[in-house]
Amino acid sequence: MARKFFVGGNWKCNGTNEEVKKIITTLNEAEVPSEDVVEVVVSPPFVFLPLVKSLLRSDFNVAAQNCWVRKGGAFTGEVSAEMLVNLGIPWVILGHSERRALLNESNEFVGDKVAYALSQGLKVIACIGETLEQRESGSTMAVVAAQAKAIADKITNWDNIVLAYEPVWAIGTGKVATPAQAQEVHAELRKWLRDNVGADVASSTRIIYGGSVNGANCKELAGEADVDGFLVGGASLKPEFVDIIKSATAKK
Ligand SMILES: O=C(CO)COP(=O)(O)O
Repeated sequence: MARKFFVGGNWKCNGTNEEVKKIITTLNEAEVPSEDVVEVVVSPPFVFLPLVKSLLRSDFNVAAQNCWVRKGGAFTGEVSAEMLVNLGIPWVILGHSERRALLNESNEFVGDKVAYALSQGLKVIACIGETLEQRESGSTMAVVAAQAKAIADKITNWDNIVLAYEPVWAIGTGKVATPAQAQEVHAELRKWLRDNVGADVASSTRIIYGGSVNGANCKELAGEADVDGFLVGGASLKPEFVDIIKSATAKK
């Protein structure tokens, strides 16, 4: 089954009203491959979601960067999946390594979040990835498999999931994984899905790469068989995000 190329822009905790409008203008004016070729999702901080949704071209979508693990209520400072649905926000990023590391989100907690968000009708970009220490000790696959398993244990339907492989050592460091490094883990993850979830899910689930992707390195990465797109941080705030979207056509 053909997997449509997916490019996500994770703006993280960045942006002012003015900057957001500027980025949207750049995106709206860009000539990019059609929706049949590439799915584009931008993820501003919560407070800018309604503004971005209202201004953004209709062939691109928006994602939140997080949501609460269960139904909303007395959880000060949180934003619930129901609220995102109510605002017409179709996607949410969950399990980003910054939240895992800085806010102590465990594999199980991320699995619960993914399951709840899906149950409410959201589509999920679920992030996994190893630290440098884990890579150097040879445990990359064990780490990402455990992260994937914590999600797989809680869900039955993978239709609305995009798996983002984001090695922590490549995030915000300028040290991008080589195409071979990315392909190796993506292929292993697809095999893990085949062995532990099912052949159909393995062949249809998009596995995207994140970590220092930019306008210069995206094409080569996109050429790898199991790299189905990108989750872009820093470069998603810049005009080169358009070049990254265009790398969809570099797919073999
Ligand atoms: O964390 C990332 C996307 O979610 C990647 O960030 P950078 O592209 O800034 O390395």
